[in-house]
Amino acid sequence: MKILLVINPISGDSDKESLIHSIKQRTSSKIEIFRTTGKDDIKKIENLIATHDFERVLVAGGDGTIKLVAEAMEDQSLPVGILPAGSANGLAYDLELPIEQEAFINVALGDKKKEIDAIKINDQLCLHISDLGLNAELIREYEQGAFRGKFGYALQTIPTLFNTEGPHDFTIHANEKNIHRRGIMLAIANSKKFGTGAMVNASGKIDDGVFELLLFKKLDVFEVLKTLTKDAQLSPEFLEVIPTKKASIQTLKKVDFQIDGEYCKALQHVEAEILPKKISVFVR
Ligand SMILES: Nc1ncnc2c1ncn2[C@@H]1O[C@H](COP(=O)(O)OP(=O)(O)OP(=O)(O)O)[C@@H](O)[C@H]1O
Repeated sequence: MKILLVINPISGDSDKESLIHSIKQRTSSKIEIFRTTGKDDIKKIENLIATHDFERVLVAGGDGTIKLVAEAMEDQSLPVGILPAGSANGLAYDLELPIEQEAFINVALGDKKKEIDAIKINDQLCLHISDLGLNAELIREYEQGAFRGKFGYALQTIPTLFNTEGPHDFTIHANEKNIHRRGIMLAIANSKKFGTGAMVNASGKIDDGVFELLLFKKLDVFEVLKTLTKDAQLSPEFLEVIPTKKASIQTLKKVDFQIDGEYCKALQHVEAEILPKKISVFVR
């Protein structure tokens, strides 16, 4: 049997060649390596999967790389071994994968699997968290900036906070109700935590057939600091949580939008629907 290893050469700041070397030392399976280029990767991975007999796919990158592999497997699903090698690795964090290289390779090459949900958002897949507003603004600035990795995000945070375009007006249709809300950000969450580790959706489960809409009403430094603690009880004045399987969101003006850390252009309308147990990932 063969393994497909998808590597994003530019993600994070880890040494991918030493990673490849370690993987080869730990398996006797034949490994086909695909290095992403940032252009037509989904189509190329889709073709590779259709023309080979792979037993699993390993992904070395961040959430954006896992997302594009998931999209390439819409017709033919293989179990995914995550090798956290991005700037933030939100999904790996949420699945409590080990952070040490040797340990996460063992998990990715192991047998224990878990089926996780995905969210279909407009015409894309979201495995981790998507949002409209402040965080998407930050990601837009980061992608245009000169520095990648955690330092790049840190560098963009202050100017983004000062120049933010919010608050925004959201009309949400979910659970057979229409509600109007004003906030700095509306997240669509499959996961409990942001890639930074911030716990914003403590009751969310990645395999329960439900996602959460998280409405952040205002910027509150004290509440933001609480998200860094383990069992953060966030004030309803700061965060409103709406669990649902399907939602339609309309904004008054165009709002910056991101899915799994990938900036998508600003828009006014989002349709989201849960896809229960969409992909299978190796866990410890
Ligand atoms: N060779 C490449 N050159 C430029 N961009 C690439 C390349 N390969 C993949 N990409 C882009 O990298 C993005 C995915 O990066 P990913 O989120 O996995 O890593 P990351 O380190 O978390 O990224 P970021 O630094 O943007 O947060 C996708 O937008 C993809 O198109």
